[in-house]
Amino acid sequence: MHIHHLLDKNSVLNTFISELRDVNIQKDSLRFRRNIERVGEILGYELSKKLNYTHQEIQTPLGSKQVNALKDKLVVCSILRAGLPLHQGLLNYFDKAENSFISAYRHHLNQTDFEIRVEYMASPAIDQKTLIIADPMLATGRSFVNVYNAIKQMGNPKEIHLVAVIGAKAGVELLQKEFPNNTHLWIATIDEKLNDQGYIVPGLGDAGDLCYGEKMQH
Ligand SMILES: O=P(O)(O)OC[C@H]1O[C@H](OP(=O)(O)OP(=O)(O)O)[C@H](O)[C@@H]1O
Ligand SMILES: O=c1cc[nH]c(=O)[nH]1
Ligand SMILES: [Mg+2]
Repeated sequence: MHIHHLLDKNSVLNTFISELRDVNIQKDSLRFRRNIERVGEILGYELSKKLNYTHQEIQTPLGSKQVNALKDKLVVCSILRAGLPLHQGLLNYFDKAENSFISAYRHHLNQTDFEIRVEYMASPAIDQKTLIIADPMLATGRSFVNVYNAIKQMGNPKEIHLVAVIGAKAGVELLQKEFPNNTHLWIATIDEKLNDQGYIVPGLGDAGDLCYGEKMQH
Protein backbone atom coordinates (compact mmCIF):
# COMPACT_ATOMS: atom_id res chain seq x y z
CA MET A 1 0.00 0.00 0.00
CA HIS A 2 1.27 3.48 -0.87
CA ILE A 3 0.66 6.08 1.85
CA HIS A 4 0.18 9.74 0.90
CA HIS A 5 0.23 11.78 4.10
CA LEU A 6 -0.83 15.23 2.93
CA LEU A 7 -0.04 17.29 6.04
CA ASP A 8 3.63 16.34 5.68
CA LYS A 9 3.63 19.63 3.77
CA ASN A 10 1.88 22.79 5.00
CA SER A 11 -1.02 24.07 2.93
CA VAL A 12 -4.52 25.51 3.37
CA LEU A 13 -5.46 21.94 4.35
CA ASN A 14 -4.04 22.78 7.83
CA THR A 15 -6.81 25.35 8.31
CA PHE A 16 -9.60 22.90 7.49
CA ILE A 17 -8.16 20.13 9.71
CA SER A 18 -7.66 22.56 12.62
CA GLU A 19 -11.28 23.75 12.34
CA LEU A 20 -12.53 20.14 12.25
CA ARG A 21 -10.59 19.35 15.45
CA ASP A 22 -11.42 22.57 17.33
CA VAL A 23 -14.02 21.79 20.01
CA ASN A 24 -15.67 25.21 19.58
CA ILE A 25 -15.62 25.55 15.79
CA GLN A 26 -16.77 21.94 15.21
CA LYS A 27 -20.06 22.69 17.03
CA ASP A 28 -21.16 24.45 13.84
CA SER A 29 -22.27 21.31 11.99
CA LEU A 30 -22.73 23.12 8.66
CA ARG A 31 -19.10 24.30 8.78
CA PHE A 32 -17.98 20.84 9.97
CA ARG A 33 -19.63 19.11 7.01
CA ARG A 34 -18.35 21.73 4.58
CA ASN A 35 -14.80 21.39 5.92
CA ILE A 36 -14.93 17.61 5.41
CA GLU A 37 -16.21 18.27 1.88
CA ARG A 38 -13.33 20.71 1.27
CA VAL A 39 -10.82 18.10 2.49
CA GLY A 40 -12.48 15.63 0.08
CA GLU A 41 -11.90 18.10 -2.76
CA ILE A 42 -8.21 18.47 -1.87
CA LEU A 43 -7.63 14.72 -1.43
CA GLY A 44 -9.49 14.10 -4.70
CA TYR A 45 -7.28 16.61 -6.52
CA GLU A 46 -4.15 14.99 -5.10
CA LEU A 47 -5.25 11.46 -6.01
CA SER A 48 -6.16 12.61 -9.53
CA LYS A 49 -2.41 13.00 -10.13
CA LYS A 50 -2.03 9.20 -9.90
CA LEU A 51 -4.89 8.38 -12.30
CA ASN A 52 -4.46 7.45 -15.96
CA TYR A 53 -5.05 9.89 -18.80
CA THR A 54 -5.43 9.52 -22.54
CA HIS A 55 -4.91 11.94 -25.44
CA GLN A 56 -8.03 13.46 -26.86
CA GLU A 57 -8.61 16.18 -29.45
CA ILE A 58 -11.14 18.87 -28.59
CA GLN A 59 -12.44 21.79 -30.59
CA THR A 60 -12.24 25.34 -29.23
CA PRO A 61 -14.12 28.16 -31.00
CA LEU A 62 -10.80 29.04 -32.71
CA GLY A 63 -9.20 25.68 -33.47
CA SER A 64 -8.40 22.25 -32.10
CA LYS A 65 -6.25 21.16 -29.17
CA GLN A 66 -4.76 17.87 -27.98
CA VAL A 67 -5.68 17.45 -24.31
CA ASN A 68 -5.24 14.73 -21.70
CA ALA A 69 -8.56 13.29 -20.59
CA LEU A 70 -9.21 11.05 -17.60
CA LYS A 71 -9.21 7.44 -18.78
CA ASP A 72 -10.06 5.51 -15.62
CA LYS A 73 -13.60 4.48 -14.78
CA LEU A 74 -14.09 5.69 -11.23
CA VAL A 75 -16.44 4.37 -8.57
CA VAL A 76 -16.65 6.51 -5.43
CA CYS A 77 -17.79 4.41 -2.49
CA SER A 78 -18.56 6.05 0.80
CA ILE A 79 -19.15 4.57 4.20
CA LEU A 80 -22.31 5.81 5.88
CA ARG A 81 -22.84 8.09 7.71
CA ALA A 82 -19.72 10.22 8.06
CA GLY A 83 -18.50 9.39 4.55
CA LEU A 84 -21.29 11.46 2.96
CA PRO A 85 -19.68 14.94 3.01
CA LEU A 86 -16.32 13.46 1.97
CA HIS A 87 -18.13 11.71 -0.90
CA GLN A 88 -19.62 15.04 -2.00
CA GLY A 89 -16.15 16.64 -2.00
CA LEU A 90 -14.80 13.87 -4.25
CA LEU A 91 -17.83 14.05 -6.51
CA ASN A 92 -17.37 17.82 -6.92
CA TYR A 93 -14.23 16.98 -8.93
CA PHE A 94 -15.00 13.51 -10.32
CA ASP A 95 -18.40 14.41 -11.73
CA LYS A 96 -18.58 11.40 -14.06
CA ALA A 97 -17.83 8.83 -11.33
CA GLU A 98 -20.25 6.07 -10.48
CA ASN A 99 -21.25 5.79 -6.83
CA SER A 100 -21.53 3.15 -4.13
CA PHE A 101 -22.94 3.54 -0.63
CA ILE A 102 -22.25 1.06 2.13
CA SER A 103 -23.25 1.26 5.77
CA ALA A 104 -20.86 0.33 8.56
CA TYR A 105 -21.49 1.00 12.19
CA ARG A 106 -20.05 0.00 15.51
CA HIS A 107 -22.37 -2.36 17.36
CA HIS A 108 -21.26 -2.25 20.99
CA LEU A 109 -21.10 -5.61 22.78
CA ASN A 110 -20.07 -3.97 26.08
CA GLN A 111 -18.25 -0.82 27.32
CA THR A 112 -15.11 -1.43 25.23
CA ASP A 113 -15.82 -4.19 22.67
CA PHE A 114 -17.67 -3.64 19.43
CA GLU A 115 -18.16 -5.34 16.11
CA ILE A 116 -18.57 -3.58 12.75
CA ARG A 117 -21.91 -4.30 11.11
CA VAL A 118 -22.28 -3.87 7.36
CA GLU A 119 -25.97 -4.08 6.50
CA TYR A 120 -26.63 -1.95 3.43
CA MET A 121 -24.89 -1.79 0.08
CA ALA A 122 -25.92 -0.11 -3.17
CA SER A 123 -23.13 -0.41 -5.74
CA PRO A 124 -22.51 -0.78 -9.47
CA ALA A 125 -20.09 -3.45 -10.77
CA ILE A 126 -16.50 -2.51 -9.88
CA ASP A 127 -14.60 -5.00 -12.05
CA GLN A 128 -11.50 -3.38 -13.66
CA LYS A 129 -12.62 0.04 -12.39
CA THR A 130 -10.78 2.39 -10.03
CA LEU A 131 -12.40 2.08 -6.63
CA ILE A 132 -12.25 5.05 -4.23
CA ILE A 133 -13.43 4.28 -0.67
CA ALA A 134 -14.09 7.33 1.49
CA ASP A 135 -14.48 7.61 5.26
CA PRO A 136 -13.21 10.60 7.24
CA MET A 137 -12.09 8.54 10.26
CA LEU A 138 -9.58 5.68 10.10
CA ALA A 139 -9.49 4.48 13.72
CA THR A 140 -8.98 0.71 14.12
CA GLY A 141 -9.34 0.36 10.32
CA ARG A 142 -12.02 -2.31 10.69
CA SER A 143 -14.70 -0.30 8.86
CA PHE A 144 -12.51 0.12 5.76
CA VAL A 145 -11.59 -3.58 5.82
CA ASN A 146 -15.16 -4.86 6.32
CA VAL A 147 -16.52 -2.55 3.64
CA TYR A 148 -13.85 -3.72 1.19
CA ASN A 149 -14.69 -7.35 1.98
CA ALA A 150 -18.38 -6.61 1.27
CA ILE A 151 -17.85 -4.72 -1.98
CA LYS A 152 -15.45 -7.36 -3.39
CA GLN A 153 -18.52 -9.36 -4.49
CA MET A 154 -19.14 -6.59 -7.08
CA GLY A 155 -15.88 -7.40 -8.94
CA ASN A 156 -12.12 -7.02 -8.85
CA PRO A 157 -11.05 -3.36 -9.07
CA LYS A 158 -8.03 -2.34 -11.17
CA GLU A 159 -6.79 -0.03 -8.44
CA ILE A 160 -7.99 1.08 -5.00
CA HIS A 161 -7.73 4.54 -3.41
CA LEU A 162 -8.67 4.93 0.26
CA VAL A 163 -9.52 8.48 1.31
CA ALA A 164 -9.56 9.56 4.96
CA VAL A 165 -9.23 12.79 6.92
CA ILE A 166 -7.72 11.69 10.25
CA GLY A 167 -6.17 8.29 10.97
CA ALA A 168 -4.52 6.45 13.84
CA LYS A 169 -1.28 4.52 13.40
CA ALA A 170 -2.98 1.22 14.32
CA GLY A 171 -5.59 1.70 11.59
CA VAL A 172 -2.96 2.48 8.95
CA GLU A 173 -1.11 -0.70 9.95
CA LEU A 174 -4.26 -2.83 9.59
CA LEU A 175 -4.91 -1.43 6.10
CA GLN A 176 -1.31 -2.19 5.12
CA LYS A 177 -1.93 -5.82 6.11
CA GLU A 178 -5.40 -6.26 4.60
CA PHE A 179 -5.37 -4.33 1.31
CA PRO A 180 -3.60 -5.47 -1.89
CA ASN A 181 -0.44 -3.78 -3.23
CA ASN A 182 -2.35 -1.74 -5.81
CA THR A 183 -3.86 0.38 -3.00
CA HIS A 184 -3.16 4.04 -2.23
CA LEU A 185 -4.11 5.68 1.07
CA TRP A 186 -4.74 9.43 0.83
CA ILE A 187 -4.92 10.88 4.32
CA ALA A 188 -4.59 14.39 5.71
CA THR A 189 -3.05 13.50 9.06
CA ILE A 190 -2.19 10.51 11.30
CA ASP A 191 -2.49 10.64 15.12
CA GLU A 192 -0.59 8.45 17.57
CA LYS A 193 -3.22 6.50 19.45
CA LEU A 194 -6.70 5.18 20.12
CA ASN A 195 -8.47 5.30 23.49
CA ASP A 196 -10.21 2.32 25.17
CA GLN A 197 -13.37 2.96 23.13
CA GLY A 198 -11.44 2.92 19.85
CA TYR A 199 -11.58 6.72 19.34
CA ILE A 200 -8.63 8.52 17.79
CA VAL A 201 -6.73 10.68 20.31
CA PRO A 202 -6.61 13.65 19.95
CA GLY A 203 -8.67 13.08 16.77
CA LEU A 204 -11.81 15.19 16.54
CA GLY A 205 -14.49 13.16 18.33
CA ASP A 206 -17.36 11.35 16.60
CA ALA A 207 -17.44 12.49 12.98
CA GLY A 208 -20.90 11.03 12.24
CA ASP A 209 -22.45 12.77 15.25
CA LEU A 210 -20.71 16.06 14.44
CA CYS A 211 -22.09 15.93 10.89
CA TYR A 212 -25.61 14.72 11.60
CA GLY A 213 -26.29 14.72 15.37
CA GLU A 214 -26.05 12.11 18.09
CA LYS A 215 -27.61 8.74 17.38
CA MET A 216 -29.40 6.55 19.88
CA GLN A 217 -27.60 3.26 20.62
CA HIS A 218 -29.68 0.17 19.76
O1 LIG B 1 -11.67 2.50 11.86
P1 LIG B 1 -12.85 2.11 12.69
O2 LIG B 1 -12.44 1.66 14.07
O3 LIG B 1 -13.74 1.13 12.01
O4 LIG B 1 -13.68 3.43 13.01
C1 LIG B 1 -13.99 4.37 12.05
C2 LIG B 1 -15.45 4.36 11.74
O5 LIG B 1 -16.18 4.83 12.87
C3 LIG B 1 -17.04 5.87 12.46
O6 LIG B 1 -18.28 5.38 12.07
P2 LIG B 1 -19.43 5.05 13.11
O7 LIG B 1 -19.45 3.59 13.40
O8 LIG B 1 -19.31 5.96 14.31
O9 LIG B 1 -20.73 5.38 12.27
P3 LIG B 1 -21.34 6.81 11.87
O10 LIG B 1 -20.53 7.33 10.71
O11 LIG B 1 -22.73 6.48 11.50
O12 LIG B 1 -21.26 7.69 13.08
C4 LIG B 1 -16.31 6.49 11.29
O13 LIG B 1 -17.14 7.26 10.46
C5 LIG B 1 -15.75 5.28 10.60
O14 LIG B 1 -16.68 4.68 9.71
O1 LIG C 1 -12.17 8.79 16.58
C1 LIG C 1 -13.14 8.25 15.99
C2 LIG C 1 -13.25 6.87 15.84
C3 LIG C 1 -14.31 6.35 15.19
N1 LIG C 1 -15.25 7.19 14.72
C4 LIG C 1 -15.16 8.53 14.85
O2 LIG C 1 -16.04 9.25 14.39
N2 LIG C 1 -14.12 9.02 15.50
MG1 LIG D 1 -20.03 7.73 14.59
